[in-house]
Amino acid sequence: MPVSGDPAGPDPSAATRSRLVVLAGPTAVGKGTVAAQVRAKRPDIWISVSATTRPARPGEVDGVHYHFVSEDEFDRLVATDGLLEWAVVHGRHRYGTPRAAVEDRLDRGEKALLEIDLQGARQVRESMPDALLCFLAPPSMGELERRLLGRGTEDAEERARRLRTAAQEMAAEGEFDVTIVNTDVRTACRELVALFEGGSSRPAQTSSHHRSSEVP
Ligand SMILES: Nc1ncnc2c1ncn2[C@@H]1O[C@H](COP(=O)(O)OP(=O)(O)OP(=O)(O)O)[C@@H](O)[C@H]1O
Ligand SMILES: Nc1nc2c(ncn2[C@@H]2O[C@H](COP(=O)(O)O)[C@@H](O)[C@H]2O)c(=O)[nH]1
Repeated sequence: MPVSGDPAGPDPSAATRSRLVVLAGPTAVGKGTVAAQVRAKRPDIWISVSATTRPARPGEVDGVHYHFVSEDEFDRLVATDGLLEWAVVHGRHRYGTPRAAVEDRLDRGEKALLEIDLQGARQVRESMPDALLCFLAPPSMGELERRLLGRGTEDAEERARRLRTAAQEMAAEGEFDVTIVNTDVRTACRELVALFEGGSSRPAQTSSHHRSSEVP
């Protein structure tokens, strides 16, 4: 499974390492939908492909949506420090961000986005304190439940499990630098893209906490 960085090496013309943007938020808030919109609208923004031990859903393509790996392969990635962060999500499967690909993109000064869970975002905060953490929030908990049900990819037991995790995740919003409320996908996408426009050098600090209407 090719989860390493680009063998071409860093682009010497890229003067500064860029700042990683991390998108996290509760289940079914629309992280994947917003990330897909970013992918469609802004091919210059690279989105990490995670490794996971979860089986592929119908329509998911290995290497595109995820690197679908065995438990042994995931163990190997962890043991070789090949993951920037990883977590057991919703108490079931393991998910992690291949480290080398992210480091390559940042070294080249490229725009790089991770779409991960809260545990992973906290690990990135520890290992890359200058990363910009963005919390994607639902307009309401009722709407979150409707989206989870409407997606139709989880059975009742799994939906209940995910909603329990979601309640904990919602309580962590204050740990993030920025909140974007995903009422409308196009608006959320625009607000997320705007986070990359603040320059590519390492900022001194971003600790302010915005709701979506205040996002720069
Ligand atoms: N702004 C929106 N308005 C209405 N529906 C939305 C919006 N954003 C996403 N959705 C819908 O909500 C459902 C969940 O979205 P999505 O799968 O992108 O969530 P997610 O945060 O990636 O979930 P998970 O963390 O469980 O993988 C999908 O059916 C999607 O079409
Ligand atoms: N900590 C990480 N979390 C990740 C990563 N890739 C995805 N995720 C999160 O997992 C859940 C469930 O995803 P699903 O595809 O099974 O619905 C979701 O919240 C993702 O954000 C990762 O590399 N690290």
